Amino acid sequence: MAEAMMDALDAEQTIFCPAFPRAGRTVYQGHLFVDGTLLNESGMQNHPLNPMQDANLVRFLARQVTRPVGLLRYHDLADASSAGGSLQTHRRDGIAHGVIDCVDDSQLQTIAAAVSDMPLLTGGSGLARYLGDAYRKSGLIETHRASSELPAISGRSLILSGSCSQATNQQVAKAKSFCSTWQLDVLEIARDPGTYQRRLLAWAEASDANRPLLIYSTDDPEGVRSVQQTLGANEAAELIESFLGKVAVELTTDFGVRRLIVAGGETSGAVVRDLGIRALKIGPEICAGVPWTQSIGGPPLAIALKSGNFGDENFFHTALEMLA
Ligand SMILES: Nc1ncnc2c1ncn2[C@@H]1O[C@H](COP(=O)(O)OP(=O)(O)O)[C@@H](O)[C@H]1O
Ligand SMILES: O=C(O)C(O)C(=O)COP(=O)(O)O
Repeated sequence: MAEAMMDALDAEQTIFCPAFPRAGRTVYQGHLFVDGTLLNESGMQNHPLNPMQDANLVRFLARQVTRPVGLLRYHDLADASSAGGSLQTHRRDGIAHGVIDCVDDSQLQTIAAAVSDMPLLTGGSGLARYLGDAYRKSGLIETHRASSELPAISGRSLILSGSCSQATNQQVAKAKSFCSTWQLDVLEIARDPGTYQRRLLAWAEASDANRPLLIYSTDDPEGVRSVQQTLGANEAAELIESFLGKVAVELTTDFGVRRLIVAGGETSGAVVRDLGIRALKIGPEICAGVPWTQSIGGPPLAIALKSGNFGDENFFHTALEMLA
C-alpha cells in the first residue's frame, strides 16, 4: 500500500511511525512496545484479523515491500536538524522506508518537524497530533485553530463493540453493569442475518430507554478461534462488520440513538461507512488518542471511535459521563 502511494505521489522516501508514547505505544531499536511490553506479547498476538507476532518493525516491514527498509535510531533524533540529516542520509543511500524510533511525545514533535515536507507519511495518530503545528510553522496550512468542544447532541446512547483486544474485553465486562447488553451470536447471524437483526431490534425497542445499549461481538481468543474455525477469519470479520454497520443505521434512524461509541478500528470503519459519515469534527479527548467527535454527513451524532487496545477499563462510562 505504501509503495503504491509513493509511486502515485512520486515520493522517494517515507517514514513508518506508529509510536504514541502518551498512549503507551513506543518504538525502540525498531521494536514496538505496548505499555512497555513487546507487541507480540501484549495480547495483540491474538488479534482476530492481524495476529501481531513480530514486534521487530524493520523485519516485519521488509517482508511486505520491494524497496530497502532502514531504521532511524533513537540517538539520531536529538532534534529536527539531526533527524532531518539522518533522513537525508537514508535518501542518499536509497532507503525508501524508514522505521523510526520514538519513546516520548517530545520526539514526536521533533519527527513531525523533520518530515513536514514529505508527501507521504505512514504511522499512527500520535504523529498526526503534531503535524498540524509542523505544517503551520512551515507555512503549508493557515494558523486558524478551531475550539475543541463537546458535541451538544442529546439522545439515546449506543456502544457497538467488534474489537476483541484485551482492553476492550475489560471495558465490555465493566459496561455490563450500567448498560442493556446484547452479545452477538456470530454463528446465528451467519445462519439467518435478517431474523437475527429483527430479534435484536425488538430487544432494543423493549429495553429501558434510560440505559445505554451495549451490543458486542467482543470475545476472548478462544471464542474468536471457535467462530473462525467454523466461518473462516475473514468471513467472520466481514459478517460482523457488516452486521454492526446495519445495526448502527437502524438504531440511529428509528430508535433515537444520537450518541454512539464504536470499539475497534475495522469495526469503526465499517460503521462510519454505512452511516454515510464523510468527516468528523474533533472534540475533547476521552483518553489519550480517543476524542469525542461530531459527525459531518450522515445523521447528526456525537461519535467516539476507539482503537482496540486504547483506554482503561472504565472507558465507556467515562465517555458517556462526559456528555451527561
Ligand atoms: N467474536 C468474533 N469472532 C471472530 N471475529 C471477530 C469477533 N468479534 C469481532 N471480530 C472481528 O475482529 C476484528 C477486530 O478488529 P478491529 O475492529 O479493528 O478491532 P481492534 O481495534 O481491536 O483491532 C473485526 O474485523 C471484527 O469483525
Ligand atoms: O492499540 C493500538 O495501538 C491500536 O489498536 C491502533 O491501531 C492505534 O492506531 P492509531 O489510533 O492510529 O494510533
